[in-house]
Amino acid sequence: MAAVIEFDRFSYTHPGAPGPVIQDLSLDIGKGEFLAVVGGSGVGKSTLLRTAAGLIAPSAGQMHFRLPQRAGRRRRAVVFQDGRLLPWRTVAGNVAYGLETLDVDAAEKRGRVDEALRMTGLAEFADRWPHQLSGGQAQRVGIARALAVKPDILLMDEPFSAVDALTRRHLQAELMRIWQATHAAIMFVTHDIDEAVFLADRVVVLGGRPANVAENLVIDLPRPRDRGHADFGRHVAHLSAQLGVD
Ligand SMILES: Nc1ncnc2c1ncn2[C@@H]1O[C@H](COP(=O)(O)OP(=O)(O)OP(=O)(O)O)[C@@H](O)[C@H]1O
Repeated sequence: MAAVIEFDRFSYTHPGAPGPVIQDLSLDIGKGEFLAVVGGSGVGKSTLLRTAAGLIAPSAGQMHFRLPQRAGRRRRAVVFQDGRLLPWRTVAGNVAYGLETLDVDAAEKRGRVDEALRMTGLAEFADRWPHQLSGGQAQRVGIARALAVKPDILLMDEPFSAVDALTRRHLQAELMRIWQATHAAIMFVTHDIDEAVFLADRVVVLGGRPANVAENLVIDLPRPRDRGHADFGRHVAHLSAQLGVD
C-alpha cells in the first residue's frame, strides 16, 4: 500500500525538556488506511498526531508526505477533541471556514458545505449557532469542516472522548460510513481500546519512555465490525494486556 505519511526515525523533544518524548520512531500510514494510535496517558500520542498535522516539527528524523498537493484540496485536516468551533459563525459558516483559503469558487464552496453537512447528518442544522448544539452535534460540525477540504488524510485527536457513550457509538458508526465514502486515510488517537478495534485497519500501541511503537496489530475483521465476534474480544483482550488495563 502506498504511504500517505511516513515517519522516518522520528524524534521529538519539547523545548527545554531533558530528553525526547518519542525517539527513533518509524511508521507509515497507507493511502486510505484507518490507523488507530493507543497508549498510556502522556506517552506521546498527541505529539505524533500534531507532527502529522504539521503543527510541530521533528527534532530529529523526518516526517514525509507522499502525496502531491492538488488544487482545491488539502492533504490533511485535523479534528480536535473539543470541536473548536467559532462561536460567531453558524454551523454552515464553521464548515465553510477551511474553504476560505482554498482556491474554489462560490458555487463549489456551497456544494461542498452542503455535502459535508449531509454526510454528517447536519443538513437541518446549517443555520444554528454553536451554543445551540449538543456535544455530539458540535463534534459532527468539526468533522464536517474537515471533510469540506477533501483531505487525503484526516487527523483525529480523541474526537469522541467528550460525548456520552451512546452518542459515541453513533459517531463511530457514522465515521465508518464517511471513511468508506471518502477513501481518506485516518489517523485516530484514542484511549479507548474497544473504539480502536471497532474502527481501525491497524492499531499501533505507543509505549516506553522515550516512546516508540510497542505493537503494530492488524485488525483483519470483516466490516461492519461485530463487537460480539470472538476475534473482536480477542484483539481487545490482547491490547488491554499490552497496555496493562483489565
Ligand atoms: N510543552 C511541553 N513541555 C514539556 N513537556 C511537554 C510539553 N507538552 C507535553 N509535554 C509532555 O510530553 C509528553 C507527551 O504528551 P502528549 O500530549 O503527546 O501525550 P498523550 O499520549 O497524547 O497524552 P494523553 O493521552 O494524556 O492526552 C507528556 O509526558 C507531556 O507531559
